[in-house]
Amino acid sequence: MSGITTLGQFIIEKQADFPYAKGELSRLLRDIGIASKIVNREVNKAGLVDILGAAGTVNIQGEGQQKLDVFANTQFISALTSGGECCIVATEEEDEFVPIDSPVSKNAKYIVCIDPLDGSSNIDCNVAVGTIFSIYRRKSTNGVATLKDVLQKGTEQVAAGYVIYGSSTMLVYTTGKGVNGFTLDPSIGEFCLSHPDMKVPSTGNIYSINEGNYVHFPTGVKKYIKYAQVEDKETNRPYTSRYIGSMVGDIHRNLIKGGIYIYPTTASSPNGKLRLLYECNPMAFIIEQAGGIASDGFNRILDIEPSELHQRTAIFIGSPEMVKVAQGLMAEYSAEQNRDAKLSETQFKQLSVIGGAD
Ligand SMILES: O=P(O)(O)OC[C@H]1O[C@](O)(COP(=O)(O)O)[C@@H](O)[C@@H]1O
Ligand SMILES: [Mg+2]
Ligand SMILES: [Mg+2]
Repeated sequence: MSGITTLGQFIIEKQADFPYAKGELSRLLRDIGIASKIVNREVNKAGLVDILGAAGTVNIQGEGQQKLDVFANTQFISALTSGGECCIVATEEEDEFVPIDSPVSKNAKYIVCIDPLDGSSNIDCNVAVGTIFSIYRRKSTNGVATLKDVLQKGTEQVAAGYVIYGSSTMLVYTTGKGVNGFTLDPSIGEFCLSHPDMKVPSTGNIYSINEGNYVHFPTGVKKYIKYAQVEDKETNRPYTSRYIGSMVGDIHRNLIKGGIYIYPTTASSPNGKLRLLYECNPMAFIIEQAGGIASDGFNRILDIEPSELHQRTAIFIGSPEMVKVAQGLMAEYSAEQNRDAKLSETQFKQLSVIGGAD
């Protein structure tokens, strides 16, 4: 087979990098690859089968589940169950973590955190959607794995990746030794190495943020948007705005072209919208491995200590030079913003004393 390297071949090849490896992680990545091909098949013919629209159910995030959210969730859980290398699945679409109860999985050492279908708001209008996954080794050594095994910092990830179901379908992943991208060749049903050793450009001219929430953004983010829109040839500004509304799609584009994706805290999402365990940690691991930066505006995403399964965080991720500028503005204006918040609080209290608060 001249010239092509399939995902399966590549994984086995790279297994040599881990002298103690027995193939469990390779098989787990294989299982994720299989489930994503099944999801890809449904995404590709979405308009022809009963997979578009709402499922009529609501997940713990209070979001209406799309039929494809539920379908993808079922496919990944069943592939991970029959594969036998995973003892717990933590997924956006289940309130609690899912213990994988198959005879082989009980002693499995891996935990999978997954966003089965990312970009749900784009499913019905044929815009790129994705799957995001993160893999940890369980901490507890015997007995049934617990929530403690799931709530690990992003620095503990042994692998992370995403699948983008776009004009072509790609799987991009890292095991901490660089980032590689594979394109699905439907004619042979195999993911084939198409983007070896991916590196995010140190800077770029794309910024991705939902400006519709502008009024609710922290001052530092408002200042960054203004910074991006200023005319300055030397720094390649004004930048161009690109926002797909699928985290996988926006970050994949910026990984290839250079750029920054920001989903900050807003009035309606004071802790941010995106989930730490199965959206931000895996994307942060990939982007850092590709030479980029990922923070919550102040701290490294991978250093955040998780305390809840569906915990949210703000995220600033992408080309290092662009994220550094955004972080600088967040630091500069957060003090001012806190002072203003305090001030209006004091004023409010004073007003309520003299009866003028309403
Ligand atoms: O519509 P908004 O508020 O801009 O949010 C879009 C963001 O929400 C998400 O759709 C959340 O992910 P899910 O679709 O998996 O819930 C991201 O993919 C996307 O970047
Ligand atoms: Mg998502
Ligand atoms: Mg999702």
